[in-house]
Amino acid sequence: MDYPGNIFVVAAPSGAGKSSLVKALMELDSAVQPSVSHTTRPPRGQEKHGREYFFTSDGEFDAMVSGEAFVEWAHVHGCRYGTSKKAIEDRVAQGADVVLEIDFQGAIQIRKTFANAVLIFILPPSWEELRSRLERRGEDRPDVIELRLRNAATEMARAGEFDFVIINELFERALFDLKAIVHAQRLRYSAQRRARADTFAALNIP
Ligand SMILES: Nc1ncnc2c1ncn2[C@@H]1O[C@H](COP(=O)(O)OP(=O)(O)OP(=O)(O)O)[C@@H](O)[C@H]1O
Ligand SMILES: Nc1nc2c(ncn2[C@@H]2O[C@H](COP(=O)(O)O)[C@@H](O)[C@H]2O)c(=O)[nH]1
Repeated sequence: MDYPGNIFVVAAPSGAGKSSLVKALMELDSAVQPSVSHTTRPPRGQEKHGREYFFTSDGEFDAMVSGEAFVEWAHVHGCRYGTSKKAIEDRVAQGADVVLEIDFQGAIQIRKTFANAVLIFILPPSWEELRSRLERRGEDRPDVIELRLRNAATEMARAGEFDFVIINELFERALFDLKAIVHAQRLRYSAQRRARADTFAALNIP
């Protein structure tokens, strides 16, 4: 599917820092809007329904799956997460840039529907640092942290399928890289549109 807005997909193992980076990007760049996912995971910390996620029951999630309300969904760390069509299609059709913070399974599904989506993978600088970020964040039980670290190896093995990989060691450096990717995609996209318009004009195609 081809839309005037850009779709950026940011994936990473839990704790690598993708939410922090995406939040910082959106504070600097109001043209990038978030896609708010649905999840069956219970809220943690200060999370609010409709802001970080739409927190749904298993039954509600099932109904959305059978009603084909999702553009992608997946089982992640023992819960279900999904991007609704509503969360992205209207916005990108109106020309907005939308950022999806989803896992690698969702990223691959998004690429199949939106061939122009830009897939970005965030890596931590080391295993020790990944563990210590999850522990310092202090929002998950120890068994949940262990599960997320076990899943991280499978997730990181898929990094090569993404368009860009950013190592989030120094936060400001990683944010600079993320901004550069967004900026480059906008330039690339507007250059493609200009070239298409010039070709149409040269061929007298209305
Ligand atoms: N470059 C960095 N250096 C040190 N700490 C960082 C860095 N980036 C993020 N953090 C911290 O690491 C923790 C995990 O970050 P964050 O919550 O953004 O990860 P995440 O990838 O979104 O995880 P999840 O998928 O579980 O939501 C947070 O406490 C955050 O402040
Ligand atoms: N495939 C999808 N994955 C998603 C979606 N929303 C979030 N996620 C991923 O789940 C894990 C865990 O998130 P957390 O908030 O519980 O820490 C993380 O990798 C997210 O990127 C989604 O809509 N689809």
